[in-house]
Amino acid sequence: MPDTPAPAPAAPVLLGNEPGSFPHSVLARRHPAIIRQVREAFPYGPGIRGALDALLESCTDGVIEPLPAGAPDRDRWLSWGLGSHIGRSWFDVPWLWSESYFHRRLLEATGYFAPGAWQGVDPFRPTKLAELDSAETDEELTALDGLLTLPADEQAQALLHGSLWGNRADLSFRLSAGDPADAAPAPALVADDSAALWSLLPAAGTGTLCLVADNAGRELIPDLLLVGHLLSAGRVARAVLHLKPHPYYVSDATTADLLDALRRLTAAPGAARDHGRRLWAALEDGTLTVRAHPFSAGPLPYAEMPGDLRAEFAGAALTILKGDLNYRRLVGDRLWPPTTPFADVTAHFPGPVAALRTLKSDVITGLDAATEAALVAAEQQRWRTGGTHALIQVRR
Ligand SMILES: O=P(O)(O)OC[C@H]1O[C@](O)(CO)[C@@H](O)[C@@H]1O
Repeated sequence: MPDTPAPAPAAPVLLGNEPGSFPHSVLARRHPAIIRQVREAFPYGPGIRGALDALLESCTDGVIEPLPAGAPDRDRWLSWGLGSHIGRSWFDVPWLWSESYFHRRLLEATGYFAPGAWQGVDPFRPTKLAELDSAETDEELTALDGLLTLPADEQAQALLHGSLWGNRADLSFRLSAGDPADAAPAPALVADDSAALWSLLPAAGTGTLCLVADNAGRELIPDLLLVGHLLSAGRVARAVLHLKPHPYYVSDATTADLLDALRRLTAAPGAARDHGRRLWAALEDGTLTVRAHPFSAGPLPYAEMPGDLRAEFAGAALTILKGDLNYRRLVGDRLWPPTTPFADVTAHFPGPVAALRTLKSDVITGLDAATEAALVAAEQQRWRTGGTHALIQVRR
């Protein structure tokens, strides 16, 4: 008999086929709303409008269809399971897969991948730029001046929280979230391993930080500020920023969004401009590098990441995964009992890993029983999806 008990069986993978569930509402309501938003973003001609209408029909009442024969990433999607999903309802395959393929098909419909006038045009750029140019962004950048007088540790903690709460409201989330007045009055951390996080990033650190970014705009800016601070404070010697290779999940950050964010920072007054200039220089001298790995916009959990990405994360002193979707991919997009240890479900990850996430889907692990009970008592199950709670979880 073995000394250690067999691991608990994996929890069920989330599907979107249960009416009334959060995943079902995303497929049935949020995706059509995203198509409507894209239709209005640009004066697309009849061909693209027709393709968007066809996608709307397919994703609500139809089945998953193959990619066109000439699609540059057709083989990749086949290796990610497309072959076994063709002909099935979008609601009956893993929710993670279904959402990811929806965003791939949406770009296809706008002509993003095919040679032609619309190739490479991000349909979400107008909303991303509006957010970047907003008064809220001005306020957040101005607040940086006030950080300068704080002791280094407090600055670091403030920048960590800026990055964490920057994930609160991605642009797709806003399409279906209720009125902000309905939100819980006191956003709260449901798990806080920040001490463990800082212990992995000691002063005079010689290692590399990987930060796997999530949304552009008001999330990417605080992510950049955190990375820049960790570099200039000497907690890491190098940093690698993982972005998406193409627009994804409405507001996910691409290289173009990084450049917009850097321009915003360097054009700002005060401390923001200094941060921007240091980040610019770090990119130029190679202490900060950028990746846009295809797997970053893939439909699979991180347990199935390819070898090159695995090797990269294995070599990092710490990998920070930002946001709800990265969390779902990290722990497998399964309905785990909330007290399932975070270390168990992330044991597959090749190096130390931290999740910085506001809660926007049913998936959760690593809670203590008292915290779960308090959340349920106060909000039933709404705390899981409302975006008003957050977590910092770390596995060394
Ligand atoms: O930008 P984030 O934090 O990854 O959140 C995106 C979120 O959008 C949803 O997929 C729904 O569309 C969430 O469940 C999801 O994880």
